[in-house]
Amino acid sequence: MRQPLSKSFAHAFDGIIDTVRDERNIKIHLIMMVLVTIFGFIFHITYEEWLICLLLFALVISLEIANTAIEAVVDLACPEIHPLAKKAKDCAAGAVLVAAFFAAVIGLMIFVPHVLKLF
Ligand SMILES: Nc1ncnc2c1ncn2[C@@H]1O[C@H](COP(=O)(O)OP(=O)(O)OP(=O)(O)O)[C@@H](O)[C@H]1O
Repeated sequence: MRQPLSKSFAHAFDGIIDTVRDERNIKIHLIMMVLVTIFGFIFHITYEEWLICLLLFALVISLEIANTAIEAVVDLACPEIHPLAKKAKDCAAGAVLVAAFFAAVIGLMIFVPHVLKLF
């Protein structure tokens, strides 16, 4: 039987809250998100720049939550040391790293010109 929509949202929020509570990396991403938002207001970035920032927030945060899900499934399916468990966790972590790296590069490409305008 299909569960009510409100329950689906409640489970999804549980996943977000668990990740924020248990994972150090997502706290770093959230701090970066708050800083980018503050600097976005300070430097009056454009509508298109806000869209890019929001897209990158969503990308990095969702990948971090998916990474947490993969870690949990791997720990459940394979509590012992196994090369495939390592591969799954390393690839999931690598996906977050790639997104975070390019988010940082794009963030610099957006904000550096605004900072340079001050001089
Ligand atoms: N069952 C396993 N078999 C082999 N290697 C593993 C296993 N579990 C973890 N590892 C290795 O240890 C690393 C860290 O795993 P861990 O479960 O501690 O993730 P984590 O420190 O929470 O990762 P993240 O920092 O991305 O949240 C993995 O990336 C992997 O290389």
